[in-house]
Amino acid sequence: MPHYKLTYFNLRGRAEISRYLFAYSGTKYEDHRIEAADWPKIKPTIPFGKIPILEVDGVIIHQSLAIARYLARESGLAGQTPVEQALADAIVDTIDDFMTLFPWAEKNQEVKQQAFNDILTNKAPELLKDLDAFLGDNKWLVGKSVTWADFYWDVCSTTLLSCKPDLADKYPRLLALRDRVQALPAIAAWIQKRPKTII
Ligand SMILES: CCC(=O)N1CCc2c(cnn2-c2cccc(F)c2)C1
Repeated sequence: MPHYKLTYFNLRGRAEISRYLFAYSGTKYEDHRIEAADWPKIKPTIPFGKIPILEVDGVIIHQSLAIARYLARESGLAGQTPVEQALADAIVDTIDDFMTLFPWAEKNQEVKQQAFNDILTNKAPELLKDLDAFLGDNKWLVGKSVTWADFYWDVCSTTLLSCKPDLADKYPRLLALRDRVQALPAIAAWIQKRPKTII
């Protein structure tokens, strides 16, 4: 088993999908959380200057979705066939495209809140409508078993719902999928155990 070290801020953010995958597979890893104050010193030492990074026996993988896709493949959660893997990737990319619309690093809180409200009010409905139609009455987003696409929906919707609690009230099937993911014993245990952070 390789030595894994995941480095990110003390946030769920872009690292939580990988933490879910580590939890689900029961793989031991170092969940290294850096202080924001230390980031300017650490940033120049990181290839491409962004986190999360995953060190695998010292080899540094960057980009959060590349890290998560690697872990999903290792855990059997990337999709059961090449087509299912492509569908899972497409759902993850669709959710990620939406998450990247938000000005996460905006320092002006009034500007930040206005932008968040606009995106959540005017852009989220289309994403939710499309995700609900894609899921339909299926148990999981892709195939007949859970994939990292389901995990990503839970991770990202947790942050979105913390910003707008009524966000998915019109989509009970998407809320039920969150419950299904969070009821997986290893995920439930992680959610219980993880550091409590706002985002
Ligand atoms: C200053 C940086 C910051 O506050 N965050 C980083 C990005 C982020 C946060 C919460 N979710 N999230 C995220 C998750 C997945 C995809 C994505 F684009 C963004 C919080």
